[in-house]
Amino acid sequence: MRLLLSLLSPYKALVAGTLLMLLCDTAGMLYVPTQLSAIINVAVTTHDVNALMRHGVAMLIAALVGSGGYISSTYLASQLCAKVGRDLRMGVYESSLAFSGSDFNRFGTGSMITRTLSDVNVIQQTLLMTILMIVPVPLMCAISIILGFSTDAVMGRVLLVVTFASLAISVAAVLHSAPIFTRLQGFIDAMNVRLREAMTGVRVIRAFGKEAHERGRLDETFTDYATNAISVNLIFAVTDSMTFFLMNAVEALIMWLGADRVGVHAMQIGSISALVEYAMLIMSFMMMAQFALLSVPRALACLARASEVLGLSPEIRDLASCSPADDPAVDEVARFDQVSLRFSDADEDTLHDLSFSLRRGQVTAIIGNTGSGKSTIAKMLLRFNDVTAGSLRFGGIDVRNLAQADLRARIAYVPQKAWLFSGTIAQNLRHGNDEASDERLWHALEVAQASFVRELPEGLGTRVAQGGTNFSGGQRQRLAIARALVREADLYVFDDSFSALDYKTDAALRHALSAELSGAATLIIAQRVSTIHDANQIVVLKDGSVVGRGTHEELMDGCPTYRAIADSQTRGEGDHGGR
Ligand SMILES: Nc1ncnc2c1ncn2[C@@H]1O[C@H](COP(=O)(O)OP(=O)(O)OP(=O)(O)O)[C@@H](O)[C@H]1O
Repeated sequence: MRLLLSLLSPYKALVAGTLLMLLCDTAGMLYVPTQLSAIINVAVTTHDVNALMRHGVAMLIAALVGSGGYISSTYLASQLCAKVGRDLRMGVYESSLAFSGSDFNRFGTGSMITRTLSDVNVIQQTLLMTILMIVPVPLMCAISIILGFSTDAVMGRVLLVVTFASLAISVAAVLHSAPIFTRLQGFIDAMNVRLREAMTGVRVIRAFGKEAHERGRLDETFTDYATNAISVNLIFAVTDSMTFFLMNAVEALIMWLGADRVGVHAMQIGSISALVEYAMLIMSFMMMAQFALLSVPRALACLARASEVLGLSPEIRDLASCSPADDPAVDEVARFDQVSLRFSDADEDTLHDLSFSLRRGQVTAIIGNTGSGKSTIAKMLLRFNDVTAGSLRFGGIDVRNLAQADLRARIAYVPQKAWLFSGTIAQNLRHGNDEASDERLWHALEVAQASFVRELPEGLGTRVAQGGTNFSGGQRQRLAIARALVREADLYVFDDSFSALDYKTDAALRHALSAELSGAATLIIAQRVSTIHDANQIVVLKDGSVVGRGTHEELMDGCPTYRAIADSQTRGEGDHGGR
């Protein structure tokens, strides 16, 4: 509720306007039957045309005020809820941007999508229904009962009983269906996860002939959702029938009792129509409120889920806002000093006691067995994960004292999985630098050996599908490299970025890079010895520890792990006919 109040607080004027219009709507709606009963009473008793006209005009004004109030309150409430929904959606999305990998894993991608889209929609819709269907109910019931008592005490008591009976039906329905609604939101999460998995892994599913198995898994999830949704609908159907039965029974009761009360001159005949109308309004409003109330527990569950995301303190935070030293004369761009790292969800360290520097004008390479922690080193440089022990300095300052945005602005990163965004090639390349001219983009493409773009009919304007799936693995890698080169950085990190390239392109690319990046530090993470052969410094990792450091020749002499990797690759190439 605190979250909801904080979301509403910027829109106090809109809230006040909506409530005022709701008041006009309710007052207008109740004044119409009051005037109608007066018209009938006047017509039956006095035939006073002036009085009839007066009541007719009053009825018209009440109808106009009520309709105006209804239209305005609906419009203002829709605006209010759309704004609250937008703010919440942005809040959840922006919080997720600050998450580390482990933070994100806590919720999972499927759940994060549900929380950002479906959950917020449920909150937005329920807020709208609450304002329009629940807020006016107490006022509507109170005024109807007062009007009932002012007409006749017996009829006033009838309206009181009608109110409590409708309330009892609503409370019973809400209590029965609320837990099911909360469960339904969890099922949406599960459907989202399974569907995403099935769609992204569709080729694997087909290749292994697992369509039936996958269909079975999806069917199970959909059936769970459907079974629960049917239970809720059953409760709705029963409550609706009970309320409709009550409406008809109450109408008959008021007619019957009313005739009696008119007979004993306790009230006038026209008042019967007003009382029937009050009772119908009470019950139809209760029915609408009950419909809206059913969504409240689900919306509260969604609010709690949004609060979890908003309230999570990210593992990686900006504690201080020093800027990295901006001195190109300083040789050492980054320095690992006895660095160890343990992921928050792991039982032991992934990296142990690493010490080495990345220097301007030098190429440092990291090689090692799979899972040895090579990519984790790159992620630490970008502060996707922070050190657990030791220190990692960038521009002479511990990265934990640097603002993440400042640090990342100084690094150009090519991730292991060359992810491209939907849009055009130019838009993708400008992720590296918004201001880059077309000449700079072409130059970066040339260095990245991505001259195939020149042969595309639309050149830089060529469309890129989501994830870059309309390009081959090697083309994607070269576009991702060009994107990094568009940025002017102190450190260029290539995480296994040459693996999809043939040996000739790999060699040409490294040659072009050495001229292009001579003023910056370069870190190349690779599996192939041929890719890092010429590096100024090669760091050999084994199970998270540095087991060798030096040039290719030095390591071939003094590092058995490196020699074993090199030998296995030379043998492998020999077996396959050499390079
Ligand atoms: N978020 C995480 N939580 C827990 N463990 C993780 C996480 N990310 C990576 N790891 C583990 O850390 C280890 C090192 O992973 P990393 O991706 O750095 O290896 P790598 O040397 O780059 O491997 P590859 O050559 O296969 O890409 C692996 O055992 C991996 O399972």
